[in-house]
This record gives sequence, structure tokens and C-alpha cells, in this order.
Amino acid sequence: MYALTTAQMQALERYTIETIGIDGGTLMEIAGNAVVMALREHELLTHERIAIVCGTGNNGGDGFVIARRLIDLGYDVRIGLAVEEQQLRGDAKTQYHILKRRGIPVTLLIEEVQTTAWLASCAVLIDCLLGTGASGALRGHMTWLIPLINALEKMVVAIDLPSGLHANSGEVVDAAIEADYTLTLAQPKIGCYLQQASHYIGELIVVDISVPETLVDTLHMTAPTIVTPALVKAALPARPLDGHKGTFGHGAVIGGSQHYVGAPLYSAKAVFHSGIGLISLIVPEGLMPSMMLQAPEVLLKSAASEDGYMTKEGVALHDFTKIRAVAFGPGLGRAAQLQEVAAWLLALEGPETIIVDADGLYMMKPLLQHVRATGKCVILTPHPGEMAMLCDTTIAEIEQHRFSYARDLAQKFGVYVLLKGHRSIVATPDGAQWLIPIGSSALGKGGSGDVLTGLILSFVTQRVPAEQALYTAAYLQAETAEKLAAQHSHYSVTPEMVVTHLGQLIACFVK
Ligand SMILES: NC(=O)C1=CN([C@@H]2O[C@H](COP(=O)(O)OP(=O)(O)OC[C@H]3O[C@@H](n4cnc5c(N)ncnc54)[C@H](O)[C@@H]3O)[C@@H](O)[C@H]2O)[C@H](O)CC1
Ligand SMILES: [K+]
Repeated sequence: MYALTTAQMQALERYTIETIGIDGGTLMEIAGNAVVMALREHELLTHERIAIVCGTGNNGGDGFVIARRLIDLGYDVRIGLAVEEQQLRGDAKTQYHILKRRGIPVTLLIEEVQTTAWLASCAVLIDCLLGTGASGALRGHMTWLIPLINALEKMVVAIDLPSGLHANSGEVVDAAIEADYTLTLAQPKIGCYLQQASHYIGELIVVDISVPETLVDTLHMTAPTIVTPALVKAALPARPLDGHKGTFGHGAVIGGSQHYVGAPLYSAKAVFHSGIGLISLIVPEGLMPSMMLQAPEVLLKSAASEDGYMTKEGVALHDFTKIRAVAFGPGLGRAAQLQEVAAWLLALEGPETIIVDADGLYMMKPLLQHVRATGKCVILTPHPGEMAMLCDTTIAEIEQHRFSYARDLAQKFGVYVLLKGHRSIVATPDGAQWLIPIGSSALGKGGSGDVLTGLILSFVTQRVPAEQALYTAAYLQAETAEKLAAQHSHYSVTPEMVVTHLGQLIACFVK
């Protein structure tokens, strides 16, 4: 499954029509019927009255097919048209005339008071006003109709996209349908994962309409792959029955400073709950008393420090020859001497992979142009604020163009990037991208980033390829948080709870 732009979706549709030979009218018929099947399969229909509101384009045309098929199946359906009949074109116009010939009435929704009463008498509203063809600010009757539908607080199912939400940017100019469910056709549109889109989309369900997914390859498109449970299951590291701690590898966390004691501990604990063989935790000497006994499974090592921050000499005393991967940054703080630690780490023989998070990102930024020459696998895991720092721009700019900033940073320096957020993105040095389609507000708390860093470290140490380690870690953390939030609320789930409950989710995947 991929997240596609409108142009990419239109190219798939054109290929299906022109090269495969399923004409546009047939495709609309298939799409409408497939939506009806999905509505029934997901039990989104009611035997109370259903309203289908249609616009002028092919999204409206889909609505006419859906309406006709639901009527055939015995549902009580009303159809509304939010534009003048003469504005209909192409396949939508054809479908409108099929309705007419069937004697099915269509109500014009062009007057606010009458439309309010008309909609109020229905239990479910199906939104076929605008799809991928929407552009700019709302025009015509949509300007009052969309806010009116939202105000009625009925159950709303959007077809393809919530009307008013831009398919490429996820932007909403004035208003957009706030759907409970969005049934998107063929492949999800990239805008569903940007900006505030999740507020409008509700639950996203993908409907197969005979536009095959393999066309993305056939047409040599580059598009983010959407991470599914199957991909996560496939990426989990093998766990041979006779494996020992050497098999599962030794990783290290370098972090902590006078003000941040908890961060490196969170990382180290997450590592231990996800399968690693051994974990070393290297912290400034002053932190040792408060760390002792907090995580007995961790090999705690002290580094000499200055002003509460570790020194390069202090870290370099330790033996890294058997360590496969290092996470650098949790609770590190910012001090000039830490830049020396970053430079030393990049040149260090032994660890193949370095994960850089939090303040480590600030220390690594001036060194990024040297990464390629080291031959190491370097992983950056910024949140939008850190990404703005790395790219010398603003958070707003990053949030508007998340996919391109992540891809450009990865390709420019030959690094792997996990751009965190409500919908996190993975980008690789060769331009591939993955999208984690889930997130959780329960993770919006200090310590969550440290847990994620620990999970990534654990998986790469167990020799999971970097991009898979990144999307697997992010997916498992978000899903665990959501499962916990269902029981304990998004307010109350802590990073610690996520760590201790990870195992329940991993168990479901390895069953
Ligand atoms: N994915 C597929 O393979 C298929 C998709 N189908 C459906 O077709 C729509 C896209 O159809 P299109 O005609 O290109 O666009 P819309 O239906 O979104 O309508 C565009 C139409 O609406 C008017 N308009 C545009 N912007 C605004 C605005 N801001 N305010 C008011 N009105 C606006 C304008 O007149 C445009 O012409 C896709 O989403 C699917 O639902 C096919 O049915 C099957 C194959
Ligand atoms: K729609």
C-alpha cells in the first residue's frame, strides 16, 4: 500500500482506462459497488435513512452509483446534488442520467434551510461532494453545506477524501467534512497523513477498485510505502531457539547529563524489552549513584565529565570493539566538548550503526557531511523541531513538506531519517520512504523519544536492516500506546508503561 499524490493516482487511473482497457464508466461502476461492499462489511450502514450528497465531479459520480446500488439492496436512501444539473460532466453526468431513467429522485441542495431539514432526517451522511479534483477555497454551495454537515453531528462517511481536504497537502482552506470514516479508493492519498488530516479522516479504510497496486512499480513511481502489520511482522528479528546473548548482540547507549538522568535509562530499558543480548549504558560519572540499582540488567559504565557533561576521554576509555550499534543523545545535553564525542564516535572502529537522537542531533549536525566517508550506517531520529534545526528552516515549513524534507536530508548526507510526528516517516539514503500510518497522543510526553531510540537500537543490534528497524520500532510503540490508551486513556499512559507492555504486542506478531 502506498501514499499517492493526486497526479500519481490519476496516472494509475489513466493507465487502467487507456492501457488495461477498463473504461472510465466501468471503473466508476466498480468503485461504487466496491464502496457498497465495504460499507456493509464494516457495518457502517443503518436501516434508518441514509443521505448521499454529491458534487459535480467524479466523486459525485461515485455517489450516484453508491446510491443506486444501496437502493437496489433495500436501503432507505436520499440523494442530494449540491450543484446545478447542467454542471455535471462526463461519467458523473452519465450516472446521473442512469438514476433519472431508473426514476430515482435527486434533490437539489441549494437552499440552506430546506437542506438542513433534509439532512436532519437522515441517520448516516455519505460525502461525495469533492475528491481528488478539489482545489483552492470552497466555492458555491459547498461553502455553507460542508459546515452544515459538520454541525449536524451525524455519522459521516467520506468517499475517497473528506470534501475540502486537499489530497496532496492535507490542507483545509476554509472547512472540510469531519468524517467518522473515510473510504479511500485504490490507494490512500498522501494528504491523508499530513497537517491536521487525521482530524477530518476518522478511520481510514482502503477500497480495492480494480486499479492494481502493482501499477506503482509498472509506472516506476516513487511513493512512500505504508507500513502494515504484515511488514512489521516480517521485520521482527529472528529468535533462534538456541540463541544466546552473543547471537542477539551488544548495543550501547551514550547519554545523560547533570539535568537529564531519566532519558538514557528509558532508552536502555526499552532495549531490554525488545530482544537485545546485552546493553551498555555510558553516562557521566556524576549520574552513577542515581542510576545504580534502577535497571540491574543494564551494564552501567561511567565516563569522566566536565561541568556535568561527559568528555571524549571519559567515553573513549571503554571498549567498543564488540558493540554492534550505539545510540547517542538521550539526555546528553549541549556542550562544546560533546561535539568531540560525536566526532570520535563517527571515527570509532567497531559499531556499524550509530543512532543519533535528541541533543546528539545538535552535536552531529556540523559533522553530517563526513558521514558518507565513514561507511557507517547513521540514523537520525528528529522530531519536527530538531528537523527544522537540521535543515535550517522553521517547524511550519517542515510540517508542510514532511516527505520532501525527510527524503532530501537522507539523500544529501547518506543517512537514514526517522522524522517523528503523529504520522512518522522513514527515509533512506537511496530515496525510499515508509510511512507509519498510526500515532498516539499518549506518546506526547517526555521520555517517549528515548524509548523509541532504545527500540531502534535493539532492532539494529539484532541485525534488522535500518529502515525496517525504524518503521518497526515506531509502529510497535504507537500501537502499544494506543492499546494502553484504550484502557487507561491518552492522558495516563506513560513511557514506562509502553516499555513494559511492548511484549504483549510483540507476542501477537510472533504467534
Ligand atoms: N481513484 C480512481 O481511480 C478513481 C476515482 N474516482 C473518483 O473520482 C474522483 C476525482 O474526480 P474529479 O472529477 O477529478 O474530481 P472531484 O470529484 O473531486 O470534483 C472536482 C470538481 O469539483 C469542483 N471543485 C473543485 N474544487 C472545488 C472547491 N474548492 N469548491 C467547490 N467546488 C470545487 C470543480 O468543478 C471540479 O471540476 C476521485 O476522488 C474518486 O472519488 C472514479 O470514480 C473511479 C476511479
Ligand atoms: K468526498
